[in-house]
Amino acid sequence: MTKKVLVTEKLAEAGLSMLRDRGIEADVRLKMPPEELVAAIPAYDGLIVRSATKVTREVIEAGGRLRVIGRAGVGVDNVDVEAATERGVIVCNAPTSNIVSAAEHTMALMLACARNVAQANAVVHAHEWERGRFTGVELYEKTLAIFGLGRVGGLVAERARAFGMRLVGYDPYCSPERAEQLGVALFDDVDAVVPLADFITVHLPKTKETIGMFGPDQYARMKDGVVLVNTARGGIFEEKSLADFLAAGKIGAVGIDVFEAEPCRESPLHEFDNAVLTPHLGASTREAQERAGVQIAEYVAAGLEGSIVPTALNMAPVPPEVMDAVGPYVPACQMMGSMLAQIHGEIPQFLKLCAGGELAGADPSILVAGTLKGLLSYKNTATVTPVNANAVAKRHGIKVETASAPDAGGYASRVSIVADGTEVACTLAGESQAARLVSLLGYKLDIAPAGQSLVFEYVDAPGRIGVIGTILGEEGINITTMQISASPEDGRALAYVNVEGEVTDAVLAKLRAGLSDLKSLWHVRL
Ligand SMILES: NC(=O)C1=CN([C@@H]2O[C@H](COP(=O)(O)OP(=O)(O)OC[C@H]3O[C@@H](n4cnc5c(N)ncnc54)[C@H](O)[C@@H]3O)[C@@H](O)[C@H]2O)C=CC1
Ligand SMILES: O=C(O)C(=O)COP(=O)(O)O
Repeated sequence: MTKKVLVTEKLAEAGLSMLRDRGIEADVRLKMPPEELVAAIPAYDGLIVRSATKVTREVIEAGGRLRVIGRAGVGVDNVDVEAATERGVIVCNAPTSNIVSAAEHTMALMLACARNVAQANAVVHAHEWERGRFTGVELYEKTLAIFGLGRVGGLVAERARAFGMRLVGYDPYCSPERAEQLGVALFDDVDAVVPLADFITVHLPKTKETIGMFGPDQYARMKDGVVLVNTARGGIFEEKSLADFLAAGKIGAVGIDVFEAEPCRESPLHEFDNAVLTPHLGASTREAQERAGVQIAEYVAAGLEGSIVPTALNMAPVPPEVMDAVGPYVPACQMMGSMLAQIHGEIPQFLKLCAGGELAGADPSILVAGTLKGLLSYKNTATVTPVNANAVAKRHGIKVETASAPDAGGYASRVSIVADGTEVACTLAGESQAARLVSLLGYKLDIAPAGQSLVFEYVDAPGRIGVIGTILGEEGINITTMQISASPEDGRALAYVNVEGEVTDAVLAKLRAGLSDLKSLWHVRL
């Protein structure tokens, strides 16, 4: 089935073309009210947003087919990542796409505040000429405090250094080496940095810790006439008290790109000439949007195709060397999981996966996820992706154990899985790396399972296969390939029969009645 992606905000044409070139349908529906999004999402496998779309739990839970949410930019505070993780939905972003633009916009706001650009512009547009009122200050040799020394904060530091500013900063997760490289004197206390700065800029994510990080206490400690800039997220500077301190003249000017509530049509900041306000334009450049669109299209397509999503935020990306080693086995593990669900019949309490031969020692996490997906999806018990595999296993009470073995039973590599004592193993063969079943319930085999198979376990004796062939022939069911494996110790045999045609309950009953000493018969659909 063609995969479908819903795009709810303006995305670069190059990103949309990339999705379509990969056979993915991309529907652009802008400015959807929340209830329309909830109603539309069940038809989509992917969702691409920017900052204006609220991807709530309700949206995610309504998205039964949803596998990937792509954020064409950095901040994912508008996405309920926890709800997505619980549902096995990958959340990814384009974390480097717009950072230069955000840093440049920061500098633009800082300079606009320092030199009264916005106010002077308004006066000249009003056909007036005033100069004295607009005498500003230089950035040169002023102290800039940077809160958040990540990607954008780092780029701002580089640019501010070029203006000859002194840099101080606060970021408990920034190493002293990085701070030194950026030329930033690092402090471990917000309140220690605040009084030092002529300019303060924040480049923090919106989290419980950062919202309201600056309020009346911090404003009161600042230098008189300080300039504050926020291109990160609204609310990091508490807006109402910020207006009070602007009104009192304690704060000299503010450059604000992001607001507590967006779109922002009412803010206490509106009344101040020395508040330079832009409508969340930090990422709004042609270059950033081109990058964000192309990158997120690439990552969302990768997620829908089952490949690595390097910027996934709720699952560890699989390193290329691990993917090269174990990735080709993922479909085989999914197939074995499904087979186990059908043969074992119940959700197992204990699952053991052993990676053998060339796979020994490689991280088997994605193989476990593939197995659980096959196992649990067969009965529609759960949607499993690598994002939520562990959580789902836990929820179903499945204890998972993994092991490695240098021996792969004569094959270059092999994965064997045991679910509550029911065993299956596969290897991959040929250039196409197609799965071959090499062991089932302890019987040695070497067969490529087809879409539909019949698996017989019986007491070995002449004529059994003849009976199977006759009954299937009478019922118009074609045997495409088959293999028999005998177990000399207990005199039993297993026949794995790939078939074409309609295997009804009546056919199964006829086979059961016709085969004396039949132990088990399973109809496996993959
Ligand atoms: N206005 C706009 O259009 C744009 C806004 N942004 C926003 O800018 C912000 C920063 O983006 P990036 O630099 O790319 O993120 P980043 O993740 O590279 O950097 C964030 C930094 O904040 C630090 N941090 C996290 N919690 C902290 C805390 N409680 N106290 C102090 N430091 C803390 C982290 O250690 C990290 O170094 C984000 O909120 C992002 O959404 C980014 C791009 C465009
Ligand atoms: O990337 C970010 O974090 C931004 O804030 C940019 O937002 P936008 O994509 O312009 O809605």
